[in-house]
Amino acid sequence: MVNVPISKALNVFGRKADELRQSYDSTLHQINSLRNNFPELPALGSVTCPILQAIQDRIPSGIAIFGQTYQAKCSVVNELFKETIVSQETTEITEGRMIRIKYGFENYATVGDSGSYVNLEFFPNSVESAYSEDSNGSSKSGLAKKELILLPEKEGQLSKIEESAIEVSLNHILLKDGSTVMVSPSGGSFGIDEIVDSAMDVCLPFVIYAIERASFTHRELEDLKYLQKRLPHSAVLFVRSAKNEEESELADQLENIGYLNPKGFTTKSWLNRASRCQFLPSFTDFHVELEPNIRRQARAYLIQASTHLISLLESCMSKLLNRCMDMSRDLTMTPKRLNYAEEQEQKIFDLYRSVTLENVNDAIVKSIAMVLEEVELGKHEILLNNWKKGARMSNRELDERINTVDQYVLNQISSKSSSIICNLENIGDKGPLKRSLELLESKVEYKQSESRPSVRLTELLNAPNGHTLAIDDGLPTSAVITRRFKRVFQPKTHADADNSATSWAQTHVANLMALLCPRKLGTALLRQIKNRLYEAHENFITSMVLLDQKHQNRLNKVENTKLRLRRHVCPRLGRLMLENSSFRDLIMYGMPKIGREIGRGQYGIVAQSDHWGHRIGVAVKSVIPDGDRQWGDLSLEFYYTKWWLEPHPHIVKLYGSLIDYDSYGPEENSQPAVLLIMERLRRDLYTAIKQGISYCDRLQVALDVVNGLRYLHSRGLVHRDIKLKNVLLDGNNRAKISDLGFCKPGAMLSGSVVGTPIHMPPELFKGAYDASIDVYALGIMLWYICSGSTRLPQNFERCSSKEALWNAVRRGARPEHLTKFDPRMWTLMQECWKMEPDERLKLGEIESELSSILEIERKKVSKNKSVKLQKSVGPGELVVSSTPRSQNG
Ligand SMILES: Nc1ncnc2c1ncn2[C@@H]1O[C@H](COP(=O)(O)OP(=O)(O)OP(=O)(O)O)[C@@H](O)[C@H]1O
Repeated sequence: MVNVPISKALNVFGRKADELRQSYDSTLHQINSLRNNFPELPALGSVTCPILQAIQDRIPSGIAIFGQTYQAKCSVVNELFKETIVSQETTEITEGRMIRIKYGFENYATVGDSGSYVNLEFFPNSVESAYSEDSNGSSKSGLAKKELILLPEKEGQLSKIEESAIEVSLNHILLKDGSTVMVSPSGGSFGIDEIVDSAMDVCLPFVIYAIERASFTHRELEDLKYLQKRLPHSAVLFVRSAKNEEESELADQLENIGYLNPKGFTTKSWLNRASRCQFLPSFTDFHVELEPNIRRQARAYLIQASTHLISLLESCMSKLLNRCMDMSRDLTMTPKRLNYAEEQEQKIFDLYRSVTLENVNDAIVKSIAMVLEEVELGKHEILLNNWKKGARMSNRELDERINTVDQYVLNQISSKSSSIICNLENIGDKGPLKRSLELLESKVEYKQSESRPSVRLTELLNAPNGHTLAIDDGLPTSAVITRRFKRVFQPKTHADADNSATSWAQTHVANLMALLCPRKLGTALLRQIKNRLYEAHENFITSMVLLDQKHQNRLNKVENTKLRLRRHVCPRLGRLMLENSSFRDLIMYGMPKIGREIGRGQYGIVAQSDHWGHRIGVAVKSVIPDGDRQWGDLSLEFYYTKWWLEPHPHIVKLYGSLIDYDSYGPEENSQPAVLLIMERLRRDLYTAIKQGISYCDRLQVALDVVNGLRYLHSRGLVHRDIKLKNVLLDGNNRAKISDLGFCKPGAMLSGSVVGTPIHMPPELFKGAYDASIDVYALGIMLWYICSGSTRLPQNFERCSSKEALWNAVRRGARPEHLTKFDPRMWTLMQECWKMEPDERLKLGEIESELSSILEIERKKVSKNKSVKLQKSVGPGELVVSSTPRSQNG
């Protein structure tokens, strides 16, 4: 039987690669369908793993033969097929063609550029004969020397690898599954990069390197370095094709270029696990060693490709989860921002509205005095056109000048009064309101004709400013009549004697000011201010209604997208992640040997295993998900624990996962089991309390749990099932939170009622809750920790059913006070299980209170110990050693 194991190894790789390709296709399909709505997802072209690419392009695996000489490579081919496929007279060939051997029904070869066709007359181990022991048909001749030699290049024309290659069709078992065998060309002008490119076009190569000489040339070493760079996870099988005793230099040279590390090989046959390289001193063990070698290389390829796929999925998942959290923030913050904007605007409006006539009068009186003083001091330059000293003015010109000065003065009074009024009403910093409005507006689209609240707000803020007062607004009726009379009956021309423009204006301003009536001016100004104020306020309200509507529509879409993410997208990607991760873990570490059962929960059985991969003593939780929903939940539990969270000292570590398809039962709807491999702890807190654990240790456990919870919450997750059995203790009674089965990002909480009855807070039944449900559950756990017993609180025990318990809890029933409780701990637990979630303590506060209580307890314990020791030893006696014993509470 020839080459069947090698063929099998290639076949297994092919099947695994198919699995991976399907996963990759599903992943790409998912991402493609999501990219429109989630442009932050990685662009599909960003997958840069050549192995994954080759697998996706359905490029079959193959064997690529490189080597020092053409003859050495040809010997490997013949040895591989156990037939003389290439003639033995290749010794002097320095310029040899690339040979590509593929499966075909007939045995023949075509030579690209020479166009020759060679009928191979031998009968190698054809598919049919491969399985029969008497398949010893021998070749009559192989490819002859003349066919193998590269034609000399035509002047100025470089020959192409493919064009000069020999394509061989062989009816051989080794090639049956589409595999290819490729022999690299020798000599010619081909670079190693070109050769590898061309090999990878037809196959994902497992590399064999044929050695003939006792050392590598510089060029050969460079080529080997390139191979290592191009196929970093590939392994190379070095085989010596001719007998040669000196070999130490080869090993040293390979070690120098990083192919081998100094340990792990003998001079006869070195196998180096670190770099997955092997050296065979002759063809004796070639067939025996080739098969495991191919398996090793195949494993490396699959690990590399699946790692890429996992990291692609991981990046999608984390982006989508972050998006989900952003959406959640958006959904809660936007209505708050809209309210805030409305309230703040109303405040400003109310403040301006409360301006009274008295306020305005005061402002006007002050402004008149200021203007008068400034004019007298010459601070104002009133521009009077064509003023010539001593020149004659027409009456029209005089009227124009009077009007100019009047209007100028009134404008000054108006603007000064406005700023006095604005200062009068302290409306505070308008920055946050403006920014909030701008943020709200930036999230929706506006047509040009639609009005924005931020613009309306500016109008409102400017309501007291920029009003125009007319002269009739400020003069008493008698003064108006006198002025008109004077103008009508004055002589038609007017000589402006000796006055300069400024002194004329000053005199005129003084006369005008004497006549102005502040109250009348104030009434006119206040009317204008209020008119504009009401108008701006109305406009603001209308623009807010529009903004509100726009956000309502937007938030509806956000809610739908979030729902889609929570219900479909994340569970689906999570499942792909779980499957791929399990695929890789299986290749890397295999199935664990399941030992004794150590625990059983509602969903899974936990058993111990002595080791898995390089980890000693692990716990294996096996769950058979029932339906898509449970698959989704389990996948997300896996994702949060393994990928979303960093390793934390107070959260149980998840090492990996496996999907056990063999657990399929005979029933039609049976499902595979998912195995979650975790660090193994000694016992859970329930058992520890039953077995007896000191009060100090129990307080330390509580502190550890708070610490773990703080981390979970800081990563946006809510545990939802904090209870004694989900807290695991190590050999030193330090605690870790386990079972993240109900754990969810706060942003994805749907309001479903989950958890363990006595730890469920009242708001859980309303369907709207947040991370503070963990604080409530912690409060109940603190009760057990302080009671030092696993007995139900009497107040709960009285309830005849789950429903009765929940009704009691909703009415305010909580665990009873026990006399042994430290008053501070009793207060602490009460603060945790308060009815109103907002009133419950924050984890940071709980942590500092617990630390302080624990410190005091520790001091008490050490004081008691030293008193006991002194009593037992007696004064003056020497204490040699004391073994601390655990104090059972
Ligand atoms: N890593 C571990 N090391 C040691 N024991 C463990 C480990 N994980 C779980 N156990 C034990 O197995 C029990 C059940 O495990 P777990 O709570 O994870 O299962 P479950 O089906 O999710 O339970 P639940 O009913 O709480 O949902 C635990 O109470 C604990 O005693």
